[in-house]
Amino acid sequence: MAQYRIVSGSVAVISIQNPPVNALSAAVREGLLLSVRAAASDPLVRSVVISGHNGPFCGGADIKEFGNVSHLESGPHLVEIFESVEALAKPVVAAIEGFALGGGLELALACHYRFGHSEARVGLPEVSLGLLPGAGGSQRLPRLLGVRAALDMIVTGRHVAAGEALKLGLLDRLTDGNTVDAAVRFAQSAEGKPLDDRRLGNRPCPPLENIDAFFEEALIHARGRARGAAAPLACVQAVRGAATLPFLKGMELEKRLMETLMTSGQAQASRYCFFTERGAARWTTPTGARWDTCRARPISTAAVIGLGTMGRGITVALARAGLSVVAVETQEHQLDEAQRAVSRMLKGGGGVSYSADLQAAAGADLVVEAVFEDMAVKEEIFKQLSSVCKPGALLATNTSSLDIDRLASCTLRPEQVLGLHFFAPAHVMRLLEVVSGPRTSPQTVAAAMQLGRRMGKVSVAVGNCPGFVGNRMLKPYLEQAYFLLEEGASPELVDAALEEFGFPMGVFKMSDLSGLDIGWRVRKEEGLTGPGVTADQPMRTRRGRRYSPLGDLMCEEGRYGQKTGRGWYLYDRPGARVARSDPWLRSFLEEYRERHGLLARRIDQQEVLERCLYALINEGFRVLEDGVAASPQNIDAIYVFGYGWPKHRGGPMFYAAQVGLARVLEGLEKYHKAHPDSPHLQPCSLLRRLVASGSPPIHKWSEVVKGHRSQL
Ligand SMILES: CCCCCCC/C=C/C(=O)SCCNC(=O)CCNC(=O)[C@H](O)C(C)(C)COP(=O)(O)OP(=O)(O)OC[C@H]1O[C@@H](n2cnc3c(N)ncnc32)[C@H](O)[C@@H]1OP(=O)(O)O
Repeated sequence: MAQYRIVSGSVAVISIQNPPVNALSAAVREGLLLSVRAAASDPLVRSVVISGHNGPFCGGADIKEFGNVSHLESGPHLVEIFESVEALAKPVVAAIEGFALGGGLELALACHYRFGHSEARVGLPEVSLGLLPGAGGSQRLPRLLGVRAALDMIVTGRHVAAGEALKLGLLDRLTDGNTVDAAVRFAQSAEGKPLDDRRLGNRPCPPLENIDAFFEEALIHARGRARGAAAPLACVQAVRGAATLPFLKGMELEKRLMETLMTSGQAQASRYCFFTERGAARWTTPTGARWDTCRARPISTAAVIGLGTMGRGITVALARAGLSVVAVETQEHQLDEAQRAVSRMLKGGGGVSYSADLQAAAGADLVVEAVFEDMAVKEEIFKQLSSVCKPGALLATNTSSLDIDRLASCTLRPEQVLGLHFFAPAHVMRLLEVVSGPRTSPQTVAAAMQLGRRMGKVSVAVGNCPGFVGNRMLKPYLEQAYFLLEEGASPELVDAALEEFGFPMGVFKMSDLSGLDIGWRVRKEEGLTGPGVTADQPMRTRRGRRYSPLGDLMCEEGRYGQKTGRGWYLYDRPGARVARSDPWLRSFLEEYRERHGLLARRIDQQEVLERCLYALINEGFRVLEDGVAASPQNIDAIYVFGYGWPKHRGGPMFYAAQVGLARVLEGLEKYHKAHPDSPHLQPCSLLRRLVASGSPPIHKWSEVVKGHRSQL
C-alpha cells in the first residue's frame, strides 16, 4: 500500500498506492510509516520524495473507516506518521499531482518542501465532513500561511488551485512536467541543507494584531454561516490555538476538538451525505436495468426550447458541459433578451446558437423543453418535436410536476421521453431529478445520468408522479406551514424555527423568493382554486380535506413575493431581497382568523419543526413505499442538494432515523389526532412497519420496503 524505491542513487521515493484516490487507510498508514523508517535508517538515502501512485497525491484519511472505531484505531495514527516525516533528518519533498486533500495535504505539510503540478489542487475539506483537519493541519497551516489565509481555507474547506497555492506560499514550486521527476531533482539539490526552519512544527505562527478581536469576529462570522453546524466553530477554535499556543499544546487542543466532532451525530450525517451523493450514480430501474449494465449513447448536441429563466440556466449548464446547444424561443423579443443574458452568463458565445424556429432542434441528440407549466402547450410541443427531431433523439421536459407519461404518449418514441427536473438557477444548483416513466428505456436514463455527471450535477433517478420526489414531499411541508399561520403562528416564527434547524431560508422567505404565483397556477390547474371552484364550496375544505386558501388570497392581493415587492414579507421595491416584517400581514391574518372563527394559540418552535418536518418525512416514506425513489439515500440527496436541507442533518430520512422512527411515528399520531382533517399527518404504513420491525438502520429499510409494488 506504499511502494518504496530508490532512484538516482540517493532518493527514496515513497508512493501511496490505494486507488482510486490514494486514501490513507490502515494499510497505507502502516506502509507509509515502515517506508519512512526505512528511509531514515538507510545510509544510502539522502533525501525522500512522497508521491501518489498513478496520479492523485492523496484524497485524505479513508472516510470509510470513520464509522468504525476498530478500523480507525488499527495501524499507526496519522499524527504519529506525520511527526516522523517532519522529524526526518533528510529533506522530504511532497510531489503533488491531482489533489492533496485533508489528511493528504496534512501529510504534505509535514514534508519539508511541497512541489505541485500546475493543475493540482489542495485543500482541507474536513469541515464538510463535520470535522476539522485533525492530523496537525489546523496547527501547521496557520504557521505556514498566517492565520487569515489558513482560517479561510480551513473554515470553508475550499479546494485551492495550484497557482493560488503557490502565491499563498502553500506550494514551493510548480511544474508542468513530471512532478515526481522534478521533485526528485529538487530533493537532491536540498540534500545536506539545514531543515530546522522547514519544519512547520518548529515555527511560530506569523504574528497578528488584535488577535482576540480577530478571533471573536471570526467566531461570529463562522456562527452566522454555520447554520447550526459545530465543525466550523471548532475549526476557528483550533486555529486560535495555533495562533496562541506552542505547537504541542495546539496539537492537544486539535485532538480534543477532533475527538468530540468525530463521535458527533453531525459528522455521521455529513459523512452519510458524502456517500449518498456518490451513491446516486448507481441507479436502478424497475425493468432491472442498472447503472453498471447499461451503455449510454453519448450526447454532444442539445436544443433547449423556451428561454425563460429556467431555459437560460439550462442552456448555460449544457454549454458549460461542452455541448453544442441551439436555444429556441419563438417570441422574438424574448429571444434577443435571452441571447444577451446567456452570453453574459457564459462570458461570451460558448457554443450556443439561437433560433425562433422549432425546426432548429432537428439535429440535436437531446431536446430539453423548458416552456411554462401548461400541459396543453407542452403536449403541442412534444407532438411537434416527435416529428421534427432525428430518430434516436431524447426528448426531455423540465416540468417540475406535470405527468411525463402524458407527454410521452404525444410522441411516437415514448421510450426516449423523460423528465429532466433542473432547479433554479439551473446552471448553479447541484440537483437534477432524472424522471422516467414506465416506458422510458434504460438507455435513455443512462444517457441522462451520464449527462448530469458531465454538468457536475448530483443526478437522482426517480419515478413519475405529481411533483416527483422533491416537490411531492414539499407539498405537505408547505401545507403545514400555512395551517400553522391559521392557528396563530406568524411567518417570522415559522421561518426562524426552520432557519435555526439549518435551512438557509424559512418556508415563507423561500416562497417569496420563488414566487407565490407559481403554486397558485398549479393549484388552479388542479382545480383547488380559481374559476372552477363554486361559491357554495367551503373555503377551507377541498375534497374532504383541510385546505388553506391563504396563498391564493395573497396572490389575489397581487402579493407574489419578491418580484412584486410584497409577499409574506415586505421588500423595499420589486426584486429587492431583504425581507422585512409587514404590519399589513399581521392584520390580514387576524382578520382571516376572525372571519373563519379561528382562535389564535401560542405555537412554539418545536411544534413548527415537528409539524412541517414530520409531514415531509411521512411523505418521504410514502415515496419509498410507492417505489418512486429507489432508496432513502436518494431522497436525502434530493433534499440536501436541491432543497437546502442542512448537510449536518443528513437529509430528511436520515434525520428521521437519527430522531428515532418511533418518536416520529408518535409525533405524527399526536398531530393527526389533533388535526384529523389533514391526511398528510396520518402515519404511512411503511413507517409503522419499520417501527414494528424494531426500527432497523437506514441501509436496511429496503428489506422492509421489499414486496411493495415498485416503479423503480
Ligand atoms: C480521532 C481521529 C483522528 C483522525 C484524523 C484524521 C484527519 C484527516 C481527515 C481527513 O482527511 S477526512 C477526508 C478529507 N478528504 C476529503 O474530504 C476528500 C473527499 N473526496 C473528494 O472530495 C473526491 O472524492 C476527490 C478526492 C476530489 C475525487 O473526486 P472524483 O470526482 O474524482 O471521485 P469521486 O467519485 O468523488 O470518488 C471516487 C471514489 O473514491 C471514494 N473516495 C473519495 N475520497 C475518499 C476518501 N477520502 N476516503 C475513502 N473513499 C474516498 C469515493 O467514495 C468514490 O468511491 P465510490 O463511491 O465510487 O465507491
